[in-house]
Amino acid sequence: MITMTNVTKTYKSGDSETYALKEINLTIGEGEFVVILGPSGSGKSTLLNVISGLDTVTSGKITFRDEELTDLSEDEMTEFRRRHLGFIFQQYNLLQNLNVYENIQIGSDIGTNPLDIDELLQKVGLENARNKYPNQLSGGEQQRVSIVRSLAKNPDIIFCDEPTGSLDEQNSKKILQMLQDLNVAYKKTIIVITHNTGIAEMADKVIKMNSGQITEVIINKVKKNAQDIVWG
Ligand SMILES: Nc1ncnc2c1ncn2[C@@H]1O[C@H](COP(=O)(O)OP(=O)(O)OP(=O)(O)O)[C@@H](O)[C@H]1O
Repeated sequence: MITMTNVTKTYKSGDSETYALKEINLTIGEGEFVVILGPSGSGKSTLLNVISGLDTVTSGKITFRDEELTDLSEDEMTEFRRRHLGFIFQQYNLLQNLNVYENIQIGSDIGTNPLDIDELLQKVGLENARNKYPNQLSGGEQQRVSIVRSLAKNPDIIFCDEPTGSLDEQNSKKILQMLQDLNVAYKKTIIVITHNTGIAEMADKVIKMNSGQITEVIINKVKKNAQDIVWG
């Protein structure tokens, strides 16, 4: 689904040059649950940013299905993001003056083939929160709403950058369970960036990064259920 070929991204400041990504070669398959692990500064966010076109590559090629993303103009890339990608961040970014349904509607409105919001709310056990405002919900519930918001427009890939970074173990596992269920039920490709090695046990594929390079790719023959992973 996504192929990266010799992708390098450098940042220049004065005379020095930082390699945020160095000669990355990677494939991500349709419907895969992928976890990207690595210490701070290893290039995880840069990887997400270049795949989603939020940042350009210095050299190399990225393709999505048969389309070469690194050839697209900025406008075409915005359209690509709108049609194909969903994002979930550590911060929930919900609009405080809109209720749960309305927040999710913002997500579904930008999709060309959106999913039914009430059906999604039911699926994730949030049907009773439909008319509540974000400040009436716990952090875990707000993150579940933000996941539904990103899913509602029916993207092919959901990028999650430290989705459980603000939550305790119990709530984190609920969020991860939800991502795992969506991966199975809707066959969405899910890419999770994290520092948490436990989350890697849930993945089909684990990509370890260090200093802008992929140091190891692990294919899990057996995946753990979110509730059973070792936290930490
Ligand atoms: N806009 C930028 N300008 C200059 N250097 C940058 C920029 N963005 C990232 N870098 C550098 O590129 C390298 C990779 O950064 P990146 O943010 O991708 O790491 P990360 O693994 O996501 O880290 P974290 O887990 O802390 O978010 C780092 O050395 C960082 O300082």
